[in-house]
Amino acid sequence: MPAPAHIRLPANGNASGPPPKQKNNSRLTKSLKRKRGEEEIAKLSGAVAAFDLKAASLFSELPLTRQTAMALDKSHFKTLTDIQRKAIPLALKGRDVLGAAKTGSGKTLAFLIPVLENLWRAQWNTLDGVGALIISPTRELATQIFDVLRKIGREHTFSAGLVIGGKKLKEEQDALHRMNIVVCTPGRMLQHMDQTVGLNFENLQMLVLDEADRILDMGFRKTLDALIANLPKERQTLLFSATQTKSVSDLARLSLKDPEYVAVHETADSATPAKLEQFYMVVPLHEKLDTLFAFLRNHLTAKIMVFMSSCKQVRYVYETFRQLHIGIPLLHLHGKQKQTARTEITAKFLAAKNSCLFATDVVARGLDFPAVDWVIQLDAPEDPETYIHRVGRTARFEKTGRALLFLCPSEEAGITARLETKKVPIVRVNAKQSKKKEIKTQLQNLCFKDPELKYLGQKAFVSYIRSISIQKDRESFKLQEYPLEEFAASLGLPGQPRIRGLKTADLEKIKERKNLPRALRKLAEAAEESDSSDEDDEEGGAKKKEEQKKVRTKHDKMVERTNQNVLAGHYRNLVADNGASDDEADFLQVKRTGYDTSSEESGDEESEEEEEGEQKEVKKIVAGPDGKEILIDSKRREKLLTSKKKLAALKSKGQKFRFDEEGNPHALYELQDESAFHAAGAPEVQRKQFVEEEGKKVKVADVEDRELAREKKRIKKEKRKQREREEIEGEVEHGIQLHDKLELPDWSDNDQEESGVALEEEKRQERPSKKRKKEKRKAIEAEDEPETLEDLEALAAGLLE
Ligand SMILES: Nc1ncnc2c1ncn2[C@@H]1O[C@H](COP(=O)(O)OP(=O)(O)OP(=O)(O)O)[C@@H](O)[C@H]1O
Repeated sequence: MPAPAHIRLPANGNASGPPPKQKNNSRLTKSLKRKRGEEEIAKLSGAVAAFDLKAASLFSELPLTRQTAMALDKSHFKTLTDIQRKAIPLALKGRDVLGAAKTGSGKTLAFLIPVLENLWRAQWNTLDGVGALIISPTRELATQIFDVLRKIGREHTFSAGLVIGGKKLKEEQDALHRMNIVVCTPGRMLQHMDQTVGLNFENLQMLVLDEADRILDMGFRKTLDALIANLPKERQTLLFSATQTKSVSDLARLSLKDPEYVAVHETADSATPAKLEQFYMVVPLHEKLDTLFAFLRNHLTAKIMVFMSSCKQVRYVYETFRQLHIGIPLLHLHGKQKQTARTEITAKFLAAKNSCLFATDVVARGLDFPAVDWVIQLDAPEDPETYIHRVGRTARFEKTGRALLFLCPSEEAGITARLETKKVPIVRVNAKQSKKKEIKTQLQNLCFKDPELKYLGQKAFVSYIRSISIQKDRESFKLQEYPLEEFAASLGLPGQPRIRGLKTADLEKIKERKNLPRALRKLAEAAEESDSSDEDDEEGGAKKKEEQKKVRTKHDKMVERTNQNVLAGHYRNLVADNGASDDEADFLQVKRTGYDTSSEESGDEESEEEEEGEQKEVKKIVAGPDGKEILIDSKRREKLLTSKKKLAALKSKGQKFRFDEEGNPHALYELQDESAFHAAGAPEVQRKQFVEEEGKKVKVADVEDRELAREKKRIKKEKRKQREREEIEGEVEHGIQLHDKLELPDWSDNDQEESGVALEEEKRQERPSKKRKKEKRKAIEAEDEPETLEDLEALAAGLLE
């Protein structure tokens, strides 16, 4: 069950609800109560001040309020762990504490108990506002802390809230005004400080940073500094982590006052839990998935966490392995999922008995999943600290657990050496070859059937390469040592995706931007832009802007668009998640194959059409003219592919051959065998001979050609004459036919004659004008010569008509 974002912890030991209202609230009772309360506080404060720091080993021996003691008892917390024994008394006395202890050693209670106790002794109530701010690097961890707070604070009357984003800002804003204890992630809290009217922390008593080294690192630097600027300097600060920072500059940022460094396991043999068995395996990059698959197949009843370096890898492995039906329930978790999905998956894995969770480092720190048997690190961690936190998800609080790290051959020396210096006892093991199973072909089939999956695979490939390229540990992670072609093939991809922009990748900047809440991420980008132009003079600023504009090429646009549309439905949800921008697309992209690439290089007009087609989803894949796969994701492309003419333009031009007598093909210009050429005589002589022979051939051919031409001319003439003859005959026939066709009524002979003349006239009009003129002339000549004056007059009248 996800925790509500805002709770009011019930009062006075009444766990089932708020305390019953007193009907008879006389002044006397009130003052008596106040007096008793003051007495209780004074007594407890005295006990805390007098408390011997090394005295307690049980919670019951600590100077705690009745409420806290009762809740601890109900939660079956009896004995203090080392860190709790040392850190709680100091924190109760109001000291700043830097707490360092192994993973799963109970650090959460070490800061939550003092928070409740110190606020209670300060008689904190709703009107006092936020008294304690607890910051965690991830939403999941913040939620877990909040759950523990609900458990051990249930007898108190404080109002507590969870501020991690993933829900409407307004809801959180309303609740924030009533909160005494706030558990939050840095980005979201900063957003509230900027946007929630009337929110002030001037009364803040305690600031707690869980996973302090992570919150203080570069990724959160700007956000944390902005947060701290809003907090009063006079406060108590508690920092906890399994890998605590001792950096003076980091601590200076927090203005700690004489902090007490409590590092309970510093003198221990190992930095990791005693009951944790740790192994590593040297696996070539392109065999990692096969090995992981085989491992899971052999551990179907275990609870396993598999860490990878990017969201895209997590998604790709999850989506493909799911379809390979391994036989163990699979889950996946990464920072680009919606909050509801993240909460749901976390709850599922918490409750699962056997399951495999593919995850990024979003769950590497602090999360307390019960009974995890194995932690697998498919991708090597960026540093020993990350390794320690990842493996710390198993073997928690005196339980056993096992961890397996996959190392590429080029990573082995560097990483094992670094782990050794950090006191991590790790043993090399080898995978049983007999158990290995190659899944490349299956992945290829999946990618072939499903273009979205293939695209996801390409993105996973790019993300992995990017993660290697931005590693700080350049000795262990040498990009040139990885077999990229084979790796792409092992993911089932038809070829190695092209990658651009590796050199521009900046780890710190990426982390910093990633850690900002989505809304602020955009603001930060805009601010960065304006900052940089402020520094320049006007011309320089304009130039810079121009450059920034140029950086986003058509190709970039296309890939961005593809992110939204190529991954349809289910996959698009995974990618687009909450409108999150794809950070990686800023500096690394997959170069699509086939038609995509050519369209990217085409003119502006085409690009505009592409843009128009933005909302269209993937339709199908067809075989292109060269047998290449072509993805049809827009109407324009589909149209293009149905036009034979345009397709012909895409086709290769082909090759011309000459066929000999036997029907064997030869290239048009085939070179003669060199030795035979020399044997035939001097080249100049051969040339002359060749010219002579060819000249004779030309003459003969010329005579033949002329004869042919003459013959053609004759045939043509013959044909023309024949046509003319036929025409004349046809005209006569035509006239008869027309005449025959008429259905003549039984009129007088005269009439018949008239109609015959009329028809003749009609027929004439149909003839070509030249012919008609000729006939007219003939007709006039054929007329009888006028003999009389009447005849002459009649002729003239006829001519005038
Ligand atoms: N005194 C105690 N008695 C029994 N169980 C305890 C005690 N303190 C803590 N635990 C249990 O130990 C487990 C680990 O505690 P917690 O999550 O606080 O460890 P952590 O030191 O914060 O680990 P990480 O470094 O991974 O964040 C939890 O399940 C918690 O309930």
